[in-house]
Amino acid sequence: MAGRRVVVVGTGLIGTSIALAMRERGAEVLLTDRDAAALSLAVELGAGDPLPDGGPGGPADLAVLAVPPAAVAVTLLDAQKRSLATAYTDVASVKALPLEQAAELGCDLSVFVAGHPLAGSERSGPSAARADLFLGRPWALCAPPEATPATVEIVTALARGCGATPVPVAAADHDRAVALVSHAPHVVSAAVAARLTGADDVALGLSGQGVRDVTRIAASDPRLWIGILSANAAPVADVLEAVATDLAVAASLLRDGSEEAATHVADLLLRGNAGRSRIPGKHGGDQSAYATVQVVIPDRPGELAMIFQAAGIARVNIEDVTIEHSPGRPLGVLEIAVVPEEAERLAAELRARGWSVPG
Ligand SMILES: NC(=O)C1=CN([C@@H]2O[C@H](COP(=O)(O)OP(=O)(O)OC[C@H]3O[C@@H](n4cnc5c(N)ncnc54)[C@H](O)[C@@H]3O)[C@@H](O)[C@H]2O)C=CC1
Ligand SMILES: O=C(O)C(=O)Cc1ccc(O)cc1
Repeated sequence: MAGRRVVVVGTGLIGTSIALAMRERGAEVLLTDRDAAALSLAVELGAGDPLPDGGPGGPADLAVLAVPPAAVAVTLLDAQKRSLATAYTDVASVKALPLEQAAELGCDLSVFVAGHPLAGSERSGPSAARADLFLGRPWALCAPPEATPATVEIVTALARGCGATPVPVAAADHDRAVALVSHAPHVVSAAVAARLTGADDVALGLSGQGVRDVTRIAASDPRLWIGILSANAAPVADVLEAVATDLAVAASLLRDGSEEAATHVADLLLRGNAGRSRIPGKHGGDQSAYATVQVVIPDRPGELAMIFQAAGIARVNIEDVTIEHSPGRPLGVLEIAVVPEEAERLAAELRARGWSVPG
């Protein structure tokens, strides 16, 4: 995207992250947001310059509409009336309804390819933006039948320029897929977190990593999420009903208390293991294809850097890392995912340098 001019409408988390990534790739970026504070923070963060009131002074190469799903169609119509760009895309988490609304409003869909980067955060606004947010992540692209090849090309270049992998998909298929992997999990996370509103200090004090993992996305902006869920209501409801059935059966089996009932609960846990192992890891690969090397690490400055350096010396490529903290103790467990052939070499190198590598 070097040398291209890009307008970003909506300088929140996603718009500002895209703008930062485009700036790094040498694009000229013009920003606009109806919230003056969000716009000025994005400008201050180096995401681009404010779009002049009179427009970009000739259509830009691409306008990215990074606004909530319900605002996509009207924002597209307005942008096209102002001739902001020669091609347009959005980033909304739902695809079919905004496309339908844009067609009803009479938008020119030959220059629009709908998009959705599958990366984000529970935080909103430009302050949470990062240029590397989309690295290695999928970016769904839903081209309406009338979209021109040039429009598909520039929107694909945007996704690639942000370091993401473009995934062409039909809007309805996209919406069913994200109901399963994003939208329903969001509601389940909120339902678990909602139980904590009545929790006493003893329960809260015993919170571990599990409840933090399950409820992380429950910290998201409810205004954004009610818009996402309502725009994808039927597919999300289908998944939630299936989850609710599993939960109701598990509750009744636990009340039953018999050994046989416990084996049925175990079936759900095993299905959970099987489902979780199907989530692709880094670069879309099979997560279970990696071996994990566990290292006990003292909580002190420079420790991680030294471990990573030791892996480099052993010529081991780190595929992924997670850190489990021991609450109240100055220790943690670093889990390093590597290809299985390299696990023993890494473990030996770390042990030789004095780290505790169990197993
Ligand atoms: N939050 C996330 O993790 C992800 C969000 N998305 C999608 O990205 C879009 C933006 O979400 P975020 O950046 O998270 O939200 P955000 O709340 O951080 O930013 C949205 C921005 O759009 C502005 N805005 C709203 N209506 C506008 C309008 N009509 N004209 C100009 N600006 C307008 C708001 O003032 C705000 O600054 C949504 O469609 C969302 O579904 C996609 C992937 C991940
Ligand atoms: O925070 C996370 O892990 C997310 O999954 C963020 C997210 C939110 C909305 C999307 O449409 C896509 C990604």
